[in-house]
Amino acid sequence: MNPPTNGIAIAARELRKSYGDQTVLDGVDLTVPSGTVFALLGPNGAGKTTAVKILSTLVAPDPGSGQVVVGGHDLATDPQAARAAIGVTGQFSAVDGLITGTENMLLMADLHHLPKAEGRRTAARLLERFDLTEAAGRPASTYSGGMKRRLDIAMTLVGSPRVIFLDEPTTGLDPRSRHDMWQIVRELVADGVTVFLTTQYLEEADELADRIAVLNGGRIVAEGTAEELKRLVPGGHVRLRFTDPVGYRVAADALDGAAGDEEALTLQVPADGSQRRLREVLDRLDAAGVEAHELTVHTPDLDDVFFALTGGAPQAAPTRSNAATQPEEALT
Ligand SMILES: Nc1ncnc2c1ncn2[C@@H]1O[C@H](COP(=O)(O)OP(=O)(O)OP(=O)(O)O)[C@@H](O)[C@H]1O
Repeated sequence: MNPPTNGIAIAARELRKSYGDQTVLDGVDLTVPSGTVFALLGPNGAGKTTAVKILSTLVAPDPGSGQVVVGGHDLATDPQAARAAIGVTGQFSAVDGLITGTENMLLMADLHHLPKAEGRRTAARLLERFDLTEAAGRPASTYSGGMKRRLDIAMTLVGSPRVIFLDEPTTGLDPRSRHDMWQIVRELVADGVTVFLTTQYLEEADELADRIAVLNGGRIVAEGTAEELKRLVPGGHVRLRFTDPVGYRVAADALDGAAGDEEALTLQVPADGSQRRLREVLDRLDAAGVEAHELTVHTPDLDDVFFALTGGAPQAAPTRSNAATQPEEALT
């Protein structure tokens, strides 16, 4: 297995893919350094799975696309070698529910041409690692969603891939299983594996990813670390709640630029999270002789980024009327 060249595990230029009239990927550039976690974030239908399918050789890009190199191998000229370097799990699970966990693992070992004894050893080691030893003799159809995902990843690891694609690895999992999966990803990376994951969960990208790219309308609309992305949007504000309409109105007059919700008696004042800005807001309230019942400081999070860049909430319809301006260029 060739190591990725120049410390880059995945490099794709101008990825394009259309289905009929529908342009799914409209010139997407991706660069993922080896041994890092890269998260591709986007609303439903943004093209995340299509990108994974192309990068993992399951689907061919359109002829106008540029070069794609995965694990040091050009997909156009050496797809077999690329395939040997990668593992894919996710929405298209390889788990066969009719056979046991062990049998699924041994099938994988056969596919990778491991000698019988080595296959058995590898299967047992990975089942143990993913806490599946007890369930190993049961048909996989009896496993919980989290166990199936773990088995799927264990099966992928039989081939010792250096680059792993995880397509929405935690969709549908309960919080406990989601955290287990995050731990698995961290361990993979600690072993030097590169992880390319797609997700609709901003928290997941924030937790795991070294770099995040936001895919919307077939293009990468922003890319950077979670911190860099958060700096792109002015999501910070101070939220004030009042107990009576008079206090609410006095405060609304005193605080220019505050967005109000008269029914909830709340005001949202733009703020950058600094002490100075907070003092300014409080001074104005003092000067107006009004006191808020509750005050919370909100710093921008990836939700704000997502709203601003895609015009919709994660897991919501991709088109919403409150779309904000998109930045002209992605961070690099
Ligand atoms: N084989 C195909 N034939 C026709 N259209 C397709 C095909 N595969 C995907 N599409 C379309 O391409 C668009 C992007 O799909 P894709 O599955 O890549 O999105 P996604 O970002 O992974 O979405 P989700 O989060 O819902 O999985 C969708 O509108 C989908 O209907």
